[in-house]
Amino acid sequence: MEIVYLDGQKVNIVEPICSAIGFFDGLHIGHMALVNEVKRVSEQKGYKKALMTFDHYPLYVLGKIKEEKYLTSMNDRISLLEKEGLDYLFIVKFTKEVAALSPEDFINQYLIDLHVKHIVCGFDFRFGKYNAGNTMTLQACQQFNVSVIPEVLYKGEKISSTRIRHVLEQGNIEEMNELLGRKYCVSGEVIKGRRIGHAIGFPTANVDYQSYFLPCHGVYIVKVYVHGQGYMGMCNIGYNPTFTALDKPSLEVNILDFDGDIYHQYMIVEFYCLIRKEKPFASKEELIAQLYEDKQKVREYFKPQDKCPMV
Ligand SMILES: Cc1cc2nc3c(=O)[nH]c(=O)nc-3n(C[C@H](O)[C@H](O)[C@H](O)COP(=O)(O)O)c2cc1C
Ligand SMILES: Nc1ncnc2c1ncn2[C@@H]1O[C@H](COP(=O)(O)OP(=O)(O)O)[C@@H](O)[C@H]1O
Repeated sequence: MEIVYLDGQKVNIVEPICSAIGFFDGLHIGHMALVNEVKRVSEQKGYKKALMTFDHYPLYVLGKIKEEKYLTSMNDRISLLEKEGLDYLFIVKFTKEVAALSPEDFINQYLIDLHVKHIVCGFDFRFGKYNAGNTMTLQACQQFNVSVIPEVLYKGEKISSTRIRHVLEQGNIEEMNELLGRKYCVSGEVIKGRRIGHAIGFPTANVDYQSYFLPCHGVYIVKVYVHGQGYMGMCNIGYNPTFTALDKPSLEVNILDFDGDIYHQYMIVEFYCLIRKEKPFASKEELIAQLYEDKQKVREYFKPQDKCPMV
């Protein structure tokens, strides 16, 4: 998959393209319906398969929200889309100038100039200054065809990034994983902490989670991947209130059956289930006793189940 940053410069692509367009934070099963339509149309018409996304939230660029928090980092989006076999990922450098483009100017500069012959978008897609462009604006263009994907439902309700954030705030990882159609992950570099982990016999790899929107504070059963090797782990997200509380929550994993130095390595944390809330313990001995119990839960979770006898 070729990654093409669109920053207003001319791009020299001459092949006809079918592209999905949207922000695609989370790449949930609703988003995947758009990706599947891109594949279907491209195979039928012989177009190149593409997806167009943006490097920043429009509301952040316009100063209407102070912090950027994403369900998926750009790296996550790139690697997930790579697996889908797309030919191009267009990343629009979203600036105040791009936000100020009229829907017609956006179409001319970003779609027609790229030889997009078919656009795939969600039923509620809006774009251009004042969000004035919608699916009908796209459908009115002669230069390309448009597939509008209806809302994808889960348990009778529309799947959206907002709903997914709410599910994460509840720590409902099982539902999160169903909405994503894959395991929910956070990844980043392993950074230094306060070295308390080693001192209490439970070293923890602290992840630099940057702009991720995190699940609620608590203890989770996870798997981690370092250099492609997977391990069971227990993850804590929170302020470590048993000690002097941190001023920013940490995301840290005690990796089972592992002993090695992984500072500055890239680690993927794959979430399975919340086991309890983080809490202050009266002593470090009480915390340690709880950590042994948490570890046991992780082992039980991943223990191969006895096969059910055939009935
Ligand atoms: C599975 C797990 C559960 C944890 N639960 C709690 C908790 O309930 N309360 C708490 O104060 N700290 C909890 N911690 C955090 C420890 O206090 C923390 O790992 C320790 O301070 C090490 O931090 P360091 O990486 O900065 O050395 C937990 C850590 C792990 C790995
Ligand atoms: N089983 C393990 N789980 C997590 N990290 C481990 C483990 N064994 C060794 N380490 C290493 O130890 C570091 C964590 O030790 P810790 O004392 O908690 O230090 P810090 O406070 O800097 O995170 C990790 O970043 C990793 O490099």
